[in-house]
Amino acid sequence: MFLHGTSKVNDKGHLEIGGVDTVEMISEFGTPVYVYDVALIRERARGFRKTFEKLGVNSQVAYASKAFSTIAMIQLAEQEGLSLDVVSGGELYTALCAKFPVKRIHFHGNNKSREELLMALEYEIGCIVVDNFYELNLLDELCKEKQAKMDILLRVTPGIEAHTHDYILTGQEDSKFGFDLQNGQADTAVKKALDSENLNLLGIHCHIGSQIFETTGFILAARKIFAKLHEWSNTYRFASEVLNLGGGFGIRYTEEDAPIPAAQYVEEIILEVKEQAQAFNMKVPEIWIEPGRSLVGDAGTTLYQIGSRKEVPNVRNYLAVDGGMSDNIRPALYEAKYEAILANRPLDQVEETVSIAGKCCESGDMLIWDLPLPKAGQNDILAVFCTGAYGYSMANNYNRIPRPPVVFVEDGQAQLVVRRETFDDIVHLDVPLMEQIKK
Ligand SMILES: Cc1ncc(COP(=O)(O)O)c(C=O)c1O
Ligand SMILES: N[C@@H](CCCC[NH3+])C(=O)O
Repeated sequence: MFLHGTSKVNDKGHLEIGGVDTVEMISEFGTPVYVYDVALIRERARGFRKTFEKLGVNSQVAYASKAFSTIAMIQLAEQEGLSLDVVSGGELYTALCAKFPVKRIHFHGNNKSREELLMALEYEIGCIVVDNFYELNLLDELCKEKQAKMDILLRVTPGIEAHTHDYILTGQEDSKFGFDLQNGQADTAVKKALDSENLNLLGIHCHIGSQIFETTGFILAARKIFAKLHEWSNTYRFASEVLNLGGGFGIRYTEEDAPIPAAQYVEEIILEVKEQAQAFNMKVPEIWIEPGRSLVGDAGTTLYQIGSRKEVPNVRNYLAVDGGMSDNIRPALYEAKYEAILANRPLDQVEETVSIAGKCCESGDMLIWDLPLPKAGQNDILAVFCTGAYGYSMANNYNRIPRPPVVFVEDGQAQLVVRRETFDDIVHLDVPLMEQIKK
């Protein structure tokens, strides 16, 4: 069976996570519900940090909060000594509500608004990762207006096609993100940043994509960046204090996925950076990384109640659950694959192959195709594994379905960290028609 972290089958023959019986848990929290194995998140965070410590490199491991941004998760990131990557005013606001140390917040995004940049300046966050010339000019202007100085990184696109789904590729030349490293844009951006009295160019950032299984892309990116750093140290006397190589480390969603261990990604990246620095006779910069999925992905499990069943003779059997693309859009968006079991009787014999449908009014709302399961029905709970990254954070109210709650489990304790949305929550932003336009 495909179990992660503290997940196991307990004496009652139920799936247990973090010492909490998932079947008992749903009588308190209902379904669907996202359950997070806190010990596993801690283990992943410590794994990244320890690897840097072992190799004696100054570093920041910034949790990419887009993967799962809630106050409790950000507090957990803080407890584990992580830094934080945010990409919008909303994510920054969540971090501020969590009282995350502002100097360890890095602000990303390819179209930050004036208001978002002002917010970053007002709260004096650690740094802004500048993505384009529009932002470079705007930030310079705002800093001048506010008489503030801001540390920045410049995001570059190194022209690398990592092997992953097209929609989650970001390092290739034809990308909406970053300054192109090859065509002179990055050179101009470095010059402009260095010329600005309001900006302090700390270093360079690049992120080549997500759910990547090899280190080749990261290594190629580091090499291309070092060649440029060497050039810029000659032409502009610029020495990059920081090199941020982004996130994107792949995880094991199904038995077929074979990512390398997180520590190995980091070790290989560090060794390459050290080698490049030595080759160009440069100081080894601080190395920053931004894992999202690899910190929280396999720590998340979604529990659903099974409902209707439809049999299409000689074609397939559908089992529908009480959630779907509203709480996990990844299968519909990226054809993402997941594994699942029955939480209430995980050890029962497999009897059939079924396809798991969501409840949204959309044929594409399928969570898993062709899943081997015991014969299941209305009294069963389906546990879908590895939903911790980009599940809750990409959840939506399609068909006005309320978003599920989030529960953290650790050492036998379950804590609600996001409550279930209610129908009232769903309509509370609606404004009824004005009297005069009522017919
Ligand atoms: C700039 C940046 N950093 C970090 C991440 C986190 O990626 P992942 O969740 O794959 O680690 C992303 C998302 O792809 C990103 O765009
Ligand atoms: N949301 C994507 C990853 C994109 C990450 C953000 N750049 C996923 O679920 O895989």
